[in-house]
Amino acid sequence: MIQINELHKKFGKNEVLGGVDLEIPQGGISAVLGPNGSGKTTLIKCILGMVIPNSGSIEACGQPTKKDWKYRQQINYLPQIANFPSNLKVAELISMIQDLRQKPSDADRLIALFELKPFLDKKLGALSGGTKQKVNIVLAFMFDSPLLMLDEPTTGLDPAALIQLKKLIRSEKEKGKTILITSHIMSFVEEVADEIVYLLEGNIHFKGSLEDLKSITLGTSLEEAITRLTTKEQLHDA
Ligand SMILES: Nc1ncnc2c1ncn2[C@@H]1O[C@H](COP(=O)(O)OP(=O)(O)OP(=O)(O)O)[C@@H](O)[C@H]1O
Repeated sequence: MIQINELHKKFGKNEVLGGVDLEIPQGGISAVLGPNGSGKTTLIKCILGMVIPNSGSIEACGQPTKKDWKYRQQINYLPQIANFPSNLKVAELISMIQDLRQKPSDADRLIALFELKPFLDKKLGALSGGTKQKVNIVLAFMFDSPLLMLDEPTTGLDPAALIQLKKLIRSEKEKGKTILITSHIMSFVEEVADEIVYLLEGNIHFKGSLEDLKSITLGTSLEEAITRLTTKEQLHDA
């Protein structure tokens, strides 16, 4: 579903991706983890064509991303920070995105799921952080696309909304979708992810199942395993 070879990205002198090779197979949930600033969002934006790499190649949904932007129609994206005009009303934003995508949309079901009906007539600028995130989740899930990329999807969500999000992610997986998630919430990752990709210092430091990660690091939880993975000596001791 995604094939990345020798991907390099620098911002000025800051080398963020230093030759990343990564293959994400079709179907299932991969979590891209790593410390703050390790390049998770940059990697996702490279796949989306929102950040132009210095070198390397990316194929997504069977197409090289360099040649043609049309592959993006097969991707649903939840950005870490969505910047929509604050004077736009929720209903206006949803219908604007529906008009732009020109695809059948599942918005009504998602609006009900996240109890957003009372907010449809409210301006985005007047919403709480968590409610804004629920709107962004509706936008990210309302079209039927084979690849979903979710950058910090749990940000600001209350427990009830978090349960709905997890259900939604699992039901998309059951439909055979490929889902790429970044998150710092290890309990969430542990519950939903099939595969862990750990980015450190511009490269993939680990890729494999949660069980493999725990057995390599002797970590009993994902949180502990990730902490040990970051401390190289402990990994060698393990
Ligand atoms: N447009 C940009 N211009 C300059 N530097 C950038 C730009 N975007 C990202 N960076 C830098 O690239 C590095 C990686 O940022 P990125 O947002 O990809 O990290 P991240 O792993 O997603 O971090 P976090 O966990 O904090 O969200 C950081 O040092 C950041 O400052």
